[in-house]
Amino acid sequence: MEALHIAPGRNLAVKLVQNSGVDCFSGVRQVGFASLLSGKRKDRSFCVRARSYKEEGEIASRGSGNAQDKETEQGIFLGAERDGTGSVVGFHLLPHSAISDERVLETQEVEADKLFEEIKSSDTTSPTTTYNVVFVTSEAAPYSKTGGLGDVCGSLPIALAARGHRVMVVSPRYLVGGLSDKKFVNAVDVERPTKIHCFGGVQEVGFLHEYRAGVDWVFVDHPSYHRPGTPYGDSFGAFGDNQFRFTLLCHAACEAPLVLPLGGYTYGEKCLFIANDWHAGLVPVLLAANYRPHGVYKDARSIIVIHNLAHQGVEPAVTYKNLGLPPGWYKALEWVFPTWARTHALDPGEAVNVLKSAIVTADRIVTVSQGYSWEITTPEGGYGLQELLRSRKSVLTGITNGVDINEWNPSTDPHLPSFYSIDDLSGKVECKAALQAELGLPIQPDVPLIGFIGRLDYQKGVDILLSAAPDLMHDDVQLVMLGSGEKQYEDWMRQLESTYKDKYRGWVGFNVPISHRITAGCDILLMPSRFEPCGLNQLYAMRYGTVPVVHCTGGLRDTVQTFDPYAQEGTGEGTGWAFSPLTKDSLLTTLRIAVSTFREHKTSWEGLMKRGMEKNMSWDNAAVQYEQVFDWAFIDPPYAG
Ligand SMILES: Nc1ncnc2c1ncn2[C@@H]1O[C@H](COP(=O)(O)OP(=O)(O)O[C@H]2O[C@H](CO)[C@@H](O)[C@H](O)[C@H]2O)[C@@H](O)[C@H]1O
Repeated sequence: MEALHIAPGRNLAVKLVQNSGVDCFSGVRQVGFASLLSGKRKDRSFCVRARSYKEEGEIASRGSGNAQDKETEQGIFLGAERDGTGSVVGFHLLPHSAISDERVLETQEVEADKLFEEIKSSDTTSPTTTYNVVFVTSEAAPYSKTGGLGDVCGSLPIALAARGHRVMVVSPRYLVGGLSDKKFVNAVDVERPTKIHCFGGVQEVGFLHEYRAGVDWVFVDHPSYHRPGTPYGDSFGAFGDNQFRFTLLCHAACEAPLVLPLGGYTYGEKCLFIANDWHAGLVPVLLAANYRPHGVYKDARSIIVIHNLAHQGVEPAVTYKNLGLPPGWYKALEWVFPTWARTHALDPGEAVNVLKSAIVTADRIVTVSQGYSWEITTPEGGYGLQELLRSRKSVLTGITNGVDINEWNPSTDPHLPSFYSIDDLSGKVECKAALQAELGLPIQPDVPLIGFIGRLDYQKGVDILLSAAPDLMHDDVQLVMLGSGEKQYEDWMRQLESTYKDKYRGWVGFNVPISHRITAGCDILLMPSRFEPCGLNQLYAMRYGTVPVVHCTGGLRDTVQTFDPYAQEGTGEGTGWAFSPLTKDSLLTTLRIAVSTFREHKTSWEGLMKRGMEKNMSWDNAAVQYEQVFDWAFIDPPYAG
């Protein structure tokens, strides 16, 4: 039997496969289509484009810095990083997860309750029908978050619950052996251990439960969720047994409404599953293949929400027998790689594709913006699934994500040194000065401060930004980047910082407080994403009066309107700039237009800021649109195969 290529400490997958007597395959990592389409042909097994692999709060080690840390009023630890001669060469934030988890969690809990109460008491018409809704997700903030999926699955359920639906969120209980494990401290064991048949054996999972902000948060417990790293991997890369871990999650989520007496009652069979991204993609097919033929979940429906089509959960075809599905359902997952993407001449290119199975078997499909719902039906944005998606266009809807308006509120944000609002922007000036001071940049109110926050990968167009940076550094601007991801980009950021000490700061790591302070303290937020299903940072930026400059794609195109100074009888309209094509030159040209508007047209700039801040981005809007999709899902009979 061929050995699995996995890092030390990942014995579980090996054992499982060995025990099952199933053929092994070389590498069980998630296959990402982004890299295939980017023209970088790699060994499929190791062509990984999962989310950031960095630990929350990871800090770039940058030489022999001796950080002097101090706690600010907001409880944020920060210090200048100095070289051997004592010169400031960077800034250094202690891991947020190591020092302020409890405080942040408390704040988030209060905010979640506020969101629930606010939506409940808002005068938006209540839904005519309420549903039992079961979210299935690999991450849900504040319990787990590596990106926008966590934000959405931490907020949308609360908004739906506030509108009268009974809502459960099923996600793994990740224990990493650090302080962040405390996030699960209020979750109580429901004492309903459940056996799951998959990967050639029987696995027992437990369920923990916390009722918070009107939502039943259910955490699936299994040893494979207990290890250091992010939900998807660690410094060695993606975990080798991710397919196993998320197969377990899907099976457990299908059992949860039947077996968990939450608040005394189970959710029962008539419920609506909302499966998010490929990690939850087996849910619709499990309902159709394992339950409905036995008369269970006849009245249930499922929706697959696509947050990012580039990640599809593709594995060698041999994996099929591990998924706990009857043999007759292979076709739903069948996936054949195009000839050019095969590893050698005899490779038949046969694989299983979990997201594809969800697109085939779910009752409705939602993507996170209207623009993206069209893009995924084109060869450029469809990542090989465009024809299938076109064939299901009648059940495909785009709904733009909302913003948790309590967590992202510049007049109450506990991470900020000063508060501000649309009526009094003076606090924003203070936030900028404080950010410049924290970063060790010259405190210059008139110099535009440009920010970038996000995963350092192909999707986010970091390479374009980094290649434009040296040109940009000739201008009188400052640039700060916060992100983690591919090492080449992290190194590139460090290099830029050492070259342009007075103008550039690159923060390698995942840090929520600093992301809030960059959003508030910058004048411009740059998002040169190659594709962007929705994008949340541009929404946060507009709420904070920070003007977005974005590549005109997907959700960015839908949410950022390019400034037109002549509209509205000369008072202007628009909330930022959406540029195209995505090249270094067009990025620089647009950025320079934005910078000259900032410098020379103060009134226009204030108009841009205020129009962004006025936008209604609440989750309540999105929740109402989701309800419409729920109604539609229940009009048609469920998928039966
Ligand atoms: N280094 C860092 N430190 C702290 N915070 C960081 C960070 N890097 C990123 N974040 C945070 O993570 C979130 C990222 O959200 P995005 O929507 O921009 O992208 P993502 O690609 O993860 O999500 C996918 O799903 C979401 C949700 O549907 C879609 O909006 C999006 O287009 C799609 O790619 C934001 O809250 C951001 O502030």
